[in-house]
Amino acid sequence: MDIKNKKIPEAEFEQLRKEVLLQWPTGKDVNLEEAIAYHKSLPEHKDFAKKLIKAKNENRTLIEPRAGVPDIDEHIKLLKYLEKEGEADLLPTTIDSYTRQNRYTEAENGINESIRLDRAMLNGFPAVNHGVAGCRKIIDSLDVPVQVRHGTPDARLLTEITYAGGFTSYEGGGISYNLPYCKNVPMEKTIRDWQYVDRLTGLYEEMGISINREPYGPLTGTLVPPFVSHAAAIIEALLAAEQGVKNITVGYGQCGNLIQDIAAIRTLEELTDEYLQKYGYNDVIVTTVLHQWMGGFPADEAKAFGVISLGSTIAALAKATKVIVKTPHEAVGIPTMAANAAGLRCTKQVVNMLSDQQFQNNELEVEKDIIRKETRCIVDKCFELGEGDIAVGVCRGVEAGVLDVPFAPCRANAGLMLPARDHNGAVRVLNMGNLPFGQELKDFHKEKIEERARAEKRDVSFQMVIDDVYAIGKGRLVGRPR
Ligand SMILES: CC[C@H]1O[C@@H](n2cnc3c(N)ncnc32)[C@H](O)[C@@H]1O
Repeated sequence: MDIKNKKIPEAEFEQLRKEVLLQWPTGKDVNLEEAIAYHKSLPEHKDFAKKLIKAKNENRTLIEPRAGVPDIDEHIKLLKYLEKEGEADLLPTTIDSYTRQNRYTEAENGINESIRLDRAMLNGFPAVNHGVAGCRKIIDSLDVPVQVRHGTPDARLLTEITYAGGFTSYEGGGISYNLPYCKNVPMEKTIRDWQYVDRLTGLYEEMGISINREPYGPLTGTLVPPFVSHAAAIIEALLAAEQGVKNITVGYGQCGNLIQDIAAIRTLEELTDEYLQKYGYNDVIVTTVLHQWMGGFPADEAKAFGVISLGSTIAALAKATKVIVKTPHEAVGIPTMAANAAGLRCTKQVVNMLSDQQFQNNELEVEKDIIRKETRCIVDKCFELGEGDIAVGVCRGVEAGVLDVPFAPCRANAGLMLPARDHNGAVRVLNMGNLPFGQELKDFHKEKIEERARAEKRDVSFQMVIDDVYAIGKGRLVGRPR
């Protein structure tokens, strides 16, 4: 499949839309002009993009949970509770796994089973099956903006229905919902399918409705160095901007070292702006989101609140526009309503206590400079491989191991680069794989890892990576030898 980083022509897009809306019966209820009118009827306080811009201007960090249950009324009850008892500034609708795989028949069965057994038999909200009317019931029942959160490689129909249904923010992208979520789907396919999502977003924008787009920041959520997730986020932002998207939230998954995480969020917004301006997209508003720890969680709830509090601290001190909140049930599975609200209140308390404080020091500036150099090296190499076309370039970059996501299940991912923590817990590169780093960056990472090895009186080895993967679940950050 030939891809290029070019806005999809109108006639071609209209033809594609006809095919997409036939993928499930609920697609027939989507009418673009009617949907635009519905959005225009919504009050401003339900506009996700506007609420993010206000928070950015006021230097505030908004809090948002993950949440989704199969029954519409139960989902509304859950989201109302999280808004009221959890003090959520923004609300999600987390989509179920069948819908993410376009398996709408199984999702339908899951809805029926949930009704028959009076309990959730899906792990999220099956928005395609509930259709436009079902989505609007949610939007009409709540008083804060709602975002679609999922992990869908081919999200075209889901986008059509949830946009028409009144959602004003949408997570995902052709890289971030492929490498961590797929085994065998070619990058070209997901890049193309997400150009559709972004073209539809651009169409709403051109008709006066600004819908926020959020590439999925954490990727595999396991020891992903900032330069890897930054490169993916920046490239997805560029691809979205080409299709007409004007409001983008770029994200990053907390890694655990305070300095590195704050440096990551600060440089993420700056570098995304830099590349958007560099390639001529001068009217895109960029905000940031920190995802609280995405790795293994302690089962003990008090310790889990410790991890949530650290993530809240990093989001607040980094002045992230938004933080995605974890719960004390993370180690066991989908949280109860009460646990989800408790994670939110814990986060709100920390964010409020730090909102008037600034964090600045020389170590932070050094770390920011390292991340800038690393990220530019990856993104620029992808442009070079694509001979100026970043859609082509990112596919070739993944294939060449230039953009290499640690522990990604996708066959296309090289999986040669190996991360490990340094003596202070910052994520560094133990094995460079095919990263196109210069000698200075290679030496920096080598020295940081060797410093840890000396402190732990052991050789640099793959065992460090294994120890780090299991550390947090054992209450540590750095996987020290026994
Ligand atoms: C990206 C993975 C994260 O999404 C969370 N998650 C997935 N589905 C749901 C769900 N339906 N409700 C609440 N949290 C959820 C999960 O607990 C994990 O923290």
